[in-house]
Amino acid sequence: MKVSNPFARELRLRRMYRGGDDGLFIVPLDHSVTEGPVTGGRNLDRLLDRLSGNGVDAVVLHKGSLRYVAPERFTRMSLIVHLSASTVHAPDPNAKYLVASVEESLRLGADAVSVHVNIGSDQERRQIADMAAVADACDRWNVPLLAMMYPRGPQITNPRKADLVAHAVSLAADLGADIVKTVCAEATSEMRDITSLSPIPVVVVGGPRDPDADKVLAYVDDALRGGAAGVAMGRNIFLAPEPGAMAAKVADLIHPHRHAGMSAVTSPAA
Ligand SMILES: O=C(CO)COP(=O)(O)O
Ligand SMILES: N[C@@H](CC=O)C(=O)O
Repeated sequence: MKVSNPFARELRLRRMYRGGDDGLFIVPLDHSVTEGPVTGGRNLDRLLDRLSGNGVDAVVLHKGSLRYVAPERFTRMSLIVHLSASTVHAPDPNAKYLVASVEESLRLGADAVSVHVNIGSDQERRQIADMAAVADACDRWNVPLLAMMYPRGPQITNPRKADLVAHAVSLAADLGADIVKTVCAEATSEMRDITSLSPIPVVVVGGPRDPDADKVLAYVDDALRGGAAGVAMGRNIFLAPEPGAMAAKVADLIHPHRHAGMSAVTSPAA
């Protein structure tokens, strides 16, 4: 059942679905806080320019990155400001904490915000409480919330177990997220069960870089067959030799009719 959002929240959500369908292609670039510089030495603004012209619906950035990119990159893409952080050098890298607020993100031009929760981590309690507080602020300011939910922690041996993925999805919905991003369950049939029960769209992560583009595309196709609304794919896009070309291939899977309108407009017979 679709919730009835206030006008402003619905407007921001609908702007994100730029493909004219229910698909969502997000390229997260928040890795630079977690792991350090990750765009392979490429200029961030130039990378965004390539992404926006190749079917990407939204990108995830940290607040400071916005000082180094041109506003025109977001005339064809939505901006999701990421509120959570930790680094791989921390005693507990799974201990995410907030480094930005909803109000701050709105002031910076955000169309939506995202929060990261590691379910099963030692600091799970704080992360879930932080997400609940952000969800409250999103309600007050009519800002869509993307929940990044990862089963990660000392007891988590297989994060792709269906029950863990299902729990990550239901937790995000229960706390008021509009969209949830999580790992893909091991079996397509399991993923289909999870997505069919979810009241909110589920997008899946891209995961570690795979140099075999065909395998990446097969993963996306499998996730879509499992009912995922799309992907939030970072490393397999921005570390590709040609990020724009790779984005276009993924966008063609998520938005299979994305060229239809263009041919209708551009073909001389039209
Ligand atoms: O959403 C994500 C990072 O925030 C997923 O990134 P990857 O596709 O690199 O796993
Ligand atoms: N947000 C995720 C992936 C990007 O870095 C994390 O922090 O693990």
